[in-house]
Amino acid sequence: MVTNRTGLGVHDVVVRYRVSTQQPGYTTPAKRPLFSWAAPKRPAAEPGDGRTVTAVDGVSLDVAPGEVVALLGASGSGKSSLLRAIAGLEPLASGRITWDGEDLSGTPTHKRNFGMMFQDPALFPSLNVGKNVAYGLHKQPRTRRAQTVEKFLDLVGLPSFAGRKTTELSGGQAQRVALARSLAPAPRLLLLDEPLSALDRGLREHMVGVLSDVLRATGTTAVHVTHDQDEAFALADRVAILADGRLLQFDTPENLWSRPASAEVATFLGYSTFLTRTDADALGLGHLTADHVVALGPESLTVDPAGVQLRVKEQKVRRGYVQVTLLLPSGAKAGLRVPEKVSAATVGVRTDPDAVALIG
Ligand SMILES: Nc1ncnc2c1ncn2[C@@H]1O[C@H](COP(=O)(O)OP(=O)(O)OP(=O)(O)O)[C@@H](O)[C@H]1O
Repeated sequence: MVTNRTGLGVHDVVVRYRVSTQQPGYTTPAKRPLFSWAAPKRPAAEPGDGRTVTAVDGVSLDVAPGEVVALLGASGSGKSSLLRAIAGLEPLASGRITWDGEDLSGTPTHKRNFGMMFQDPALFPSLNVGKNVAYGLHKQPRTRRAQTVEKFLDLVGLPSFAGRKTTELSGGQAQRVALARSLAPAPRLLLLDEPLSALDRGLREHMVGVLSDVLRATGTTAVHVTHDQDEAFALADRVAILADGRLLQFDTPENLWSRPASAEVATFLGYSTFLTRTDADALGLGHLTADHVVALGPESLTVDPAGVQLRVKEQKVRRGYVQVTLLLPSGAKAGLRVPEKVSAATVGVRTDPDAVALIG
């Protein structure tokens, strides 16, 4: 049998909002501070006039069946707007959303068979844990429903919680119940909007593992919105990086890290030093600059007493390491991580060609 399962398609999607100049936060041109002179001029707007914000600007991507894709970007980059457009919660100014090639424009949100999970677990407080998980299973016969609830509570690591009140759960447990509830009806796509961002760091790292295991175990196709790079890289098969509504790059975590498509992507990922030819030559990377811009990341340099000697500019103690700032021959700064503060004025370093980014 020939199957035609292509999963989710996002084709040239544009999402625009009409915003009123009366909204808090909007500053009319006359009131803008002087230093904003370089910003593009907007036409003067009277209170009550409408203007539009383009939140998603011609984004195209695909999510294959069983694939987990992360939408990663800074606040305001358009991640949630794109997710809401996929869900059918935001109208498209242009473009198309498809599932297995079929246009979903005529399919309302509740008929798309997409599950959603948000930062707020939004459990029903009047229902116990089991009934929350059973919420989308009304079409299943009672005995099967109980088995499904048990199976998904098991999967999220809460096997004996069905009878518990939702008000007695910790934040992490509540998110696990929300995950079980959104997966139990077997949605063809799960949309996750920063579901872990309200949890503290330790719990968030743990929950990334839980989420990853559960999505893989159930073969769930998912789109996960986050502004946390570690979370995106740990969870996703491919990551879409957004800025100002535009898709900057859509690739595997490995490719994004080693071959960012632009300096903008490299900077976003934490590459801070873009080598001049002189600096690249000094570090033994000159041959790479013929075809690429070479960028150093946080771990591109390692200590090697026999390597090139660089002057120490400053040192800062971080969680579990010391961040040393070194000066390259051109005077540009480069970072080095060491376990303890260095006492000498210079450090010998070596560069691992596999640990630098090649741009372009
Ligand atoms: N309902 C709305 N009305 C007007 N403008 C909106 C609305 N929702 C979002 N925007 C604007 O659209 C742009 C993208 O917002 P969006 O919430 O999609 O970004 P985001 O990347 O999800 O941000 P965050 O990580 O802060 O949630 C922003 O400029 C935002 O101010």
